[in-house]
Amino acid sequence: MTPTTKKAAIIGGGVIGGGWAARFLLNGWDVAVFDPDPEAERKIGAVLDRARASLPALYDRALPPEGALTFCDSLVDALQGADWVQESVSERLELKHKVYDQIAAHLPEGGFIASSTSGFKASDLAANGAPVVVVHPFNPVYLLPLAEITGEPELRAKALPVVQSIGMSPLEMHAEIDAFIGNRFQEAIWREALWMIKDGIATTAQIDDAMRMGFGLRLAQMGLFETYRLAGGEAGMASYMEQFGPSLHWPWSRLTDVPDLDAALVQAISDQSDAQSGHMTIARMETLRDDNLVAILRGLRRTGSGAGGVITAHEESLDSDGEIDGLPVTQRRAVPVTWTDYNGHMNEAAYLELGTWATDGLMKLVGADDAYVASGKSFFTVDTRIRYLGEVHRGAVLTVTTQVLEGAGKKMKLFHRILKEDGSLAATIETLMLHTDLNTRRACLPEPAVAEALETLAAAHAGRDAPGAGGSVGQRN
Ligand SMILES: CC(=O)CC(=O)SCCNC(=O)CCNC(=O)[C@H](O)C(C)(C)COP(=O)(O)OP(=O)(O)OC[C@H]1O[C@@H](n2cnc3c(N)ncnc32)[C@H](O)[C@@H]1OP(=O)(O)O
Ligand SMILES: NC(=O)C1=CN([C@@H]2O[C@H](COP(=O)(O)OP(=O)(O)OC[C@H]3O[C@@H](n4cnc5c(N)ncnc54)[C@H](OP(=O)(O)O)[C@@H]3O)[C@@H](O)[C@H]2O)C=CC1
Repeated sequence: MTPTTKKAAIIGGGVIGGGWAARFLLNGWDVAVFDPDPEAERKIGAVLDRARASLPALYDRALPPEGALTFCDSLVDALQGADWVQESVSERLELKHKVYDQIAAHLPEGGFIASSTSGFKASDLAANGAPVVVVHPFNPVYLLPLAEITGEPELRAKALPVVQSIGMSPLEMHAEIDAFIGNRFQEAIWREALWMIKDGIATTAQIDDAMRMGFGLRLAQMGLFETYRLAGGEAGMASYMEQFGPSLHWPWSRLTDVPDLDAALVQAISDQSDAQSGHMTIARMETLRDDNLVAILRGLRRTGSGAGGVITAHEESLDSDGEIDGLPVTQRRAVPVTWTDYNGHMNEAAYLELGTWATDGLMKLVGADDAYVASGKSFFTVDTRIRYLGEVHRGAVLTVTTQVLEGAGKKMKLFHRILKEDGSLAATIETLMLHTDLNTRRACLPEPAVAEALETLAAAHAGRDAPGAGGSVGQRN
């Protein structure tokens, strides 16, 4: 463990504790787990595999090197040297109190416990005097950024930056309510769904379709109020409320009523659920869920909407990339499943995409950054040759170094080397760019600062070997 590596103690390693463990580990923290369940190690291993296959794929930059995972035989061992304690034991108040009593005796000065509880108030959790703050995540913890934080203000203030540093979006709540905000909504929806089945109105499959084919797609990007604002048209929110306000008094929903979960209702729901999804294993559904979440979240990244903005902000906080063999590292990232194809490896188009990100990295390095582009100057690609040298598979971390072969006048010729984790070459990309005026759309000279930075790099890289550069298609070396 390096001196700067932080350590999280995960107390309770089930669905949620496993998700926390994965999120901390993949963000470079060491993690110690305590869970008396003899199956905990196997279960967390499965969660971690899923997290490794999905979380890095959200980012266009590699996450920090994974931390070390240990399983402890005692709670005290797990707490040793911990900078963060996340309690995720089963949702029983007396169990949580018992666990807090044990933890509190071993907390350092100023230390506290973060609880994953789905519904208990922080003040109820802290009733015996242990310093507890609610940090309520959503499953899968390693992909969904929301963490609802409630409790004493000074504990909330301590928890917030840590949660943010592992790529989550803390939602600080000042009011104390059971089940916080997210679960209050989920329960409202759940009640309506139960009534619709009990009343024979809809099946489990119809209810799921009503969400995923319709309003569910809107909620992930704009939430409720922005969505309704648009529903009001140009007249906006007030108009929406005027138009749909009266329906609140019509019997559209049965929200105040709770159906009795008698044996017949439970049987009807589980039969329908089996008919709907019984052909898939839980593990298969979890993989599907994660792949879909990655695709949706990556879509949201493009506009910065909803959870997409959290990912870009976290990515910007990750370490810059440094140098390899005297060449700047212009990209380092994991290969997402969407980059692979029917041959089971990274598709040719993805190499070009990686190359364009590396070119962007080089442009930033010489000062041709977002502000420069906004000022009306940029580089356009006019020619590219890619040599595919070694197969790459999902999850591999690729590093791109960039050599400036030419950097004078309007022209910038780059040679990207795409390296695998063992240092071998996966591909090279040689690309010619012309500096362009974005108003006239014609080639022109760069601004002096950019020209100078480019010439300096070109001079520093001059005389180095660049195997395969300058060749034609089909020429091996
Ligand atoms: C970072 C990114 O933005 C990456 C991208 O995705 S870019 C998108 C894909 N690329 C494009 O759309 C570019 C399409 N091309 C163009 O728009 C135009 O070629 C351009 C605006 C870049 C330049 O047009 P122009 O102003 O008429 O330049 P032009 O006078 O023809 O050429 C300037 C110089 O480059 C050279 N050049 C132009 N195209 C070239 C090519 N394909 N190969 C080699 N040299 C070339 C010319 O010979 C000329 O050289 P000299 O100054 O030594 O005589
Ligand atoms: N599931 C979900 O979607 C969400 C759950 N939560 C909350 O997270 C918490 C955990 O839930 P979840 O992960 O689903 O539950 P799980 O049942 O999957 O995991 C709880 C784990 O805690 C273990 N455990 C029990 N007693 C102790 C103890 N004294 N010390 C250490 N570990 C212990 C259990 O072991 P054993 O099985 O042997 O008893 C089990 O492995 C709950 O508070 C829940 O409300 C929050 C957000 C979402």
